[in-house]
Amino acid sequence: MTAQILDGRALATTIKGELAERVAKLAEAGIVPGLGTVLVGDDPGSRSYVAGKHRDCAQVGIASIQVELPADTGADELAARIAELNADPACTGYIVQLPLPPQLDDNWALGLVDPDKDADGLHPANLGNLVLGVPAPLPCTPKGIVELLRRNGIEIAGAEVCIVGRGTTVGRPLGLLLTRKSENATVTLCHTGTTDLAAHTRNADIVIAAAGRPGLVTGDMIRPGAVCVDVGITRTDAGLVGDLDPSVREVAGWFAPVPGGVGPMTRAMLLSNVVELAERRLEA
Ligand SMILES: Nc1nc(=O)c2c([nH]1)NC[C@@H]1CN(c3ccc(C(=O)N[C@@H](CCC(=O)O)C(=O)O)cc3)C=[N+]21
Repeated sequence: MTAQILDGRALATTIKGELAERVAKLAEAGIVPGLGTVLVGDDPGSRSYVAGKHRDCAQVGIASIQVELPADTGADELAARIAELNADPACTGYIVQLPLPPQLDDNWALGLVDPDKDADGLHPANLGNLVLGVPAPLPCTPKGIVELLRRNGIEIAGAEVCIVGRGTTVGRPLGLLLTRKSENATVTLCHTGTTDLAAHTRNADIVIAAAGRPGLVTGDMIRPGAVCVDVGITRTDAGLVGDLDPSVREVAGWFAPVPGGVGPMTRAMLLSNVVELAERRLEA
């Protein structure tokens, strides 16, 4: 068997078309959504992600506000720039690109973002809202994964889902999302301390690998026909490598690849969060 592809690029294009219509409606009411990005330092990977986000914005009709700071930026300077975005009426939502350089603490910076402008859904209050079941911006990658499964007709309710990875941006919030009543999956959250990873992945209808370890999950660890979603992205000389070994494709029923799977969906969900935050102004 060769897996059917979960095409995140194609779906992201469809979703961007839907968002462009919602942005046009907002424009009729005099509201132009604006996405801000804060990039500290000049990591080439981060720089290219941020550039991609602004290209997406242009396609959908969202305004861009780009803040770029040198790698040696101190805490006071970063806090001041974040306060400016919190106060800027043109900025509907924004993100602080992670990871920050070592002198700046990621969690400290996330806590400074106005929770009502939190396009990443990573402010502690919004992660708390996710635990409580209170509507709030959702973390982009978990939201994108659920959307990728849903819109390809994959049954989530009742599924046994094995998540590999407990990070704050993907694994942990994804577990919270999938176990809500509205998703109703049963989740096993595995990590580097899991004793017998293969026993858990083999038992799953859906395996989602987000550990950032190239080739961690191999075909012999997958139940034939299972849905396999790759989230890990590691840059090598040979290009981008995911957490799912190529042998998984021979066993899986569905396969979300790196690149072209979850990455483009993450970007689309960032836009979706910004549009949702702008629509709140319409209702207010
Ligand atoms: N505050 C914050 N929010 C984030 O959402 C965030 C972040 N920091 N820091 C870094 C990670 C990583 N991330 C990606 C988004 C899209 C692709 C993506 O579109 N990838 C393409 C390939 C792009 C390429 O070739 O590099 C794909 O998978 O097809 C990848 C990675 C968002 N992140």
